[in-house]
Amino acid sequence: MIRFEQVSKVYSGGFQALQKVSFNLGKGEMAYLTGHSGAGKSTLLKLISVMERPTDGQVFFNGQDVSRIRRGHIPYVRRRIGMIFQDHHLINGRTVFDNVALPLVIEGYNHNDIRRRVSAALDKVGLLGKDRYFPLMLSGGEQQRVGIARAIVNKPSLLLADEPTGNLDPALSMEILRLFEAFNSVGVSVLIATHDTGLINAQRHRTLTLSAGRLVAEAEL
Ligand SMILES: Nc1ncnc2c1ncn2[C@@H]1O[C@H](COP(=O)(O)OP(=O)(O)OP(=O)(O)O)[C@@H](O)[C@H]1O
Repeated sequence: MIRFEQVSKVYSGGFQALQKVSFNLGKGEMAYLTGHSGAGKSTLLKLISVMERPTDGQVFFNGQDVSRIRRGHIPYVRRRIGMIFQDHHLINGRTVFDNVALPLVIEGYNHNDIRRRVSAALDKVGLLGKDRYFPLMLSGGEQQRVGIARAIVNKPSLLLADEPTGNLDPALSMEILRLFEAFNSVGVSVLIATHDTGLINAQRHRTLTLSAGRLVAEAEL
């Protein structure tokens, strides 16, 4: 599903964020990506979603080298990836329904399909009755679940999460992890960048560790 071949990233200011990183994440696999602050976790995720391009090496997504694709093809790659962020990037002036519907509206789905898919997504994250709420009326854990519903609403084959539990207490973090595991159990590949050692130690998953831009260790915990 994802294959990195000797990937390096140097930002325009000259900072080397990744150095010769190689790994595979198979279809239907779930893994953590960990490492100190500044180790390159977000950069690695951004190379998969083509928000950044590598300076050297190749990034394959479903067999396609996405590191060199034309700008016009980027939306086709992103459509197959659900992205989840620490601060969830919700639009506070729009309802939960509208936030989750956004990727479908952008893709031009009709009204009935949008209603059906948004309801299914909210059901999966346990927020079915809250579609008319606004994000700020919800708890932090609920807001993160809205972010997850939006990420899965168009049935991506890959979920990328960047510190998805960064603002949550341990119990809520476990709930979020369980959601990722539920999506993974139906075949979705999942890569979660996290500092949260509590989370990593609580559930056994493959762990990729970055240190100063290098992949240093891989452990089956
Ligand atoms: N757009 C950019 N331009 C220049 N340098 C950048 C840019 N984005 C990130 N960096 C630098 O690259 C390094 C790696 O950043 P990255 O965000 O990938 O790390 P991280 O492991 O996700 O860190 P954190 O856990 O703190 O989010 C950092 O030193 C950062 O300052």
